[in-house]
Amino acid sequence: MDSANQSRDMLGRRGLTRVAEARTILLDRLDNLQHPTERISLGDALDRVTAEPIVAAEDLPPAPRSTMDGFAVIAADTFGATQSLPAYLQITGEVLMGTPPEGCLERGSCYRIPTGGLLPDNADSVVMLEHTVPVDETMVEVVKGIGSGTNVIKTGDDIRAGVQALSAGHRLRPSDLGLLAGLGIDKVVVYRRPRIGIIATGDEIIDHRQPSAAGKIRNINSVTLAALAKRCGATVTDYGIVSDREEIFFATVARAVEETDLVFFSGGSSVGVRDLGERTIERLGSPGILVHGVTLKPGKPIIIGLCNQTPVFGLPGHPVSAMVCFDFFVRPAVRALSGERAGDCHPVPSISARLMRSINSAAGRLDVIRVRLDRDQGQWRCHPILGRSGAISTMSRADGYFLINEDSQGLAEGEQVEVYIYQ
Ligand SMILES: Nc1nc2c(c(=O)[nH]1)N[C@H]1C(S)=C(S)[C@@H](COP(=O)(O)OP(=O)(O)OC[C@H]3O[C@@H](n4cnc5c(N)ncnc54)[C@H](O)[C@@H]3O)O[C@H]1N2
Ligand code: MOO
Repeated sequence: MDSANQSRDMLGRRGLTRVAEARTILLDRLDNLQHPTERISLGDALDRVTAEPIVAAEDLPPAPRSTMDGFAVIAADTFGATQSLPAYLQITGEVLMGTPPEGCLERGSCYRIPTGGLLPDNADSVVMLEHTVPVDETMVEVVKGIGSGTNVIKTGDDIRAGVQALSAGHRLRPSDLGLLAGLGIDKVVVYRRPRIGIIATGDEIIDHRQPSAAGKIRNINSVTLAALAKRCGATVTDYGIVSDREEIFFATVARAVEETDLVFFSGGSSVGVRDLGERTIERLGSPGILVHGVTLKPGKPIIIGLCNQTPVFGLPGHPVSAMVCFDFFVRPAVRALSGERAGDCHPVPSISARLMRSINSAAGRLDVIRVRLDRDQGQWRCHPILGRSGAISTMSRADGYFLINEDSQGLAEGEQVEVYIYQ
């Protein structure tokens, strides 16, 4: 099915789809999928995505507290106080941590209070210890006048009861877990982690624990791609290295589609075995192939398909190309399957850096240029790492990458580029 409206040439080959368009075609299809949810404890909730809004059931803090060590006072008793004309206050009580203060503050008196202590009734502010001089056990001089509310966090100042603390579709960060803990919430309803099935193909591929042998190369892709998938919160099932004999390959991809939420195989996406990858996706269910071939380098021969609600990707065999395709297409799809709101996706951190050598690019393709970063006189500099898309060490050496757009023919030494950082 030519659902991506990709035209074919006289030999039946499809044209390349621009990267942004390919991503839109994919993500539009994933927009309305239903995601299963589960209820889990805060301790397990880091990086999970909320499936419903969370509303504060109580004020935080639930009562006014001091933000300084000092004396709880009625601010009006300190008005106009200075070093030369201090206010004298009677110490009539002490606030102890963890217990509500006893009694209530009278005009002209104060309570000792620690940072975090609950304000006694009638007190409206706290004088820092540093702005007082002890007279004796029962009296203190206040040498600086303060306004009402000084050094106090009021009831609900942090968050008020009834206010939405977190929206649905939000990936929970450490700070969010802290907010929920502060509100006394332990159980959260989150989307289930997407399950990803990974398949490697190619007669030359052997397990990385095998000794080297003539004509064989070790399976790099399943390891790097599984790690990338785990980084975006998925659970991974490795279906191993599968023969590209059609019935064996088809049966394995079919099982992965049955058992997981997103499947990718690497290798076999280019001309050599292209038909096998294409045929497999088409046989597995509708709508089948969405895109085959994008204006991306490396990563051009990617196949993007959808088989009865399950995205299936044929990633290029070259390890760098497979990783780049993961960044551009698989990760956004995993995020969509995680239930994360599109606008809420964590942007890849990036920095501006000075390009240290000119790079040419063919118009019509989006080039992903790996770089090493260093600093010179407080400025970031980036050094392109040249190497083939089969060389995994180029990725391992890279701190990040920058892009040369489809409409550009290259960038000159000295230009500023935006470098996206590899984690
Ligand atoms: N005539 C053409 N040849 C190729 C084209 C083209 O347009 N015309 N495209 C090239 C590009 S670009 C890429 S990328 C590759 C994509 O190849 P495939 O996706 O079909 O993958 P293979 O041919 O099976 O493998 C390519 C390369 O990667 C190695 N490989 C495969 N799987 C793994 C793995 N799991 N771990 C490590 N390395 C792996 C494989 O041994 C090959 O060396 O095609 C170009 N050719
Ligand atoms: O696009 Mo291939 O993916 O350059 O190496």
